[in-house]
Amino acid sequence: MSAAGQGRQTGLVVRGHGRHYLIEDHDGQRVHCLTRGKKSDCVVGDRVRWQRSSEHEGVIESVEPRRNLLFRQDEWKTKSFAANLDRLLILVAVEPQFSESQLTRALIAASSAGIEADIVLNKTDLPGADAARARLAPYTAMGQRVLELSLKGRPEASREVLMPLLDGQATLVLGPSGTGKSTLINLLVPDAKAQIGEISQALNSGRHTTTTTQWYWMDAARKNALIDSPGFQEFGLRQIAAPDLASYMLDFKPYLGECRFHNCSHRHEPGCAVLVAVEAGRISPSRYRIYDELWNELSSPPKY
Ligand SMILES: Nc1nc2c(ncn2[C@@H]2O[C@H](COP(=O)(O)OP(=O)(O)OP(=O)(O)O)[C@@H](O)[C@H]2O)c(=O)[nH]1
Ligand SMILES: [Zn+2]
Repeated sequence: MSAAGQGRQTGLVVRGHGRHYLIEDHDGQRVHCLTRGKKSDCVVGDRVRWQRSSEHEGVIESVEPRRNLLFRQDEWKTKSFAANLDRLLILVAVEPQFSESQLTRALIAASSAGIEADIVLNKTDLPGADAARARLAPYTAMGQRVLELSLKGRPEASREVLMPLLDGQATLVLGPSGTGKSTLINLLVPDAKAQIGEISQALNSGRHTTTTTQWYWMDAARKNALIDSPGFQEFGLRQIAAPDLASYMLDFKPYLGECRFHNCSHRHEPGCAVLVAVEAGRISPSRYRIYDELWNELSSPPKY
């Protein structure tokens, strides 16, 4: 090892808080690290090179190249969820009623980042389950996997549905407030509270769990990970150019390349195969409306 590389090791970012990060080394030891300089440009899931600066602290020297990065981008800022993910679980519930626009945005962000995503419908024990299923029917029809759970009503059955998907993976769980994210984490990560406690203490960040992204190991062997991310209001997709949108939508994909114009926006052009599919009911009206809204949003200049 060169002199400059001495003492440098790789680690996994398991939590971030401003410029403060908690890094886990190969043995599972966790060390509080700062980034060099003012910029805090690493995110949970990053592999980093770091160096010990004192017994309990270290400095992050560099971030290893990422396999992927899931993020959202509004007019002003980019918000990263996590890096190097194997899977995204989008948790929705029978109640509170989910926003189809937010669901579609999450799916598009995952697709554009090259991350496999599954929809999970929770609280199927509630009377509105059939209505929720009906709202998700276009997703199932387009080949999107939709898992059904009752995390509270049937925890063991829910665990059996989830475990085969999560094995050996780093899975980010996204979902609006009240859908059962904490219930899911607590079911699959029996010592979740202890992991949060240990981390909060190390970062001296208090007991809050909802304001930062958190990496949990589901097993002692540290093979399966769940990543919990704080809730959000807006899911901006400014990272995507409007003409690319359709290529990230499973139900639009079969028709791409079939339109009369190669640069068809699928909004008003004659000979548009997407519009024909909408007319024929092969693309659902709600999905098409969301596409149209997103197109307008992504092609308008930022508001000042
Ligand atoms: N009926 C029913 N209720 C459930 C189920 N799973 C969770 N809940 C309830 O839904 C409520 C919200 O669950 P949480 O796990 O706290 O949801 P969360 O997504 O973590 O919500 P925030 O903490 O607000 O982000 C709680 O009262 C749970 O007991 C389920 O399968 N069926
Ligand atoms: Zn078209």
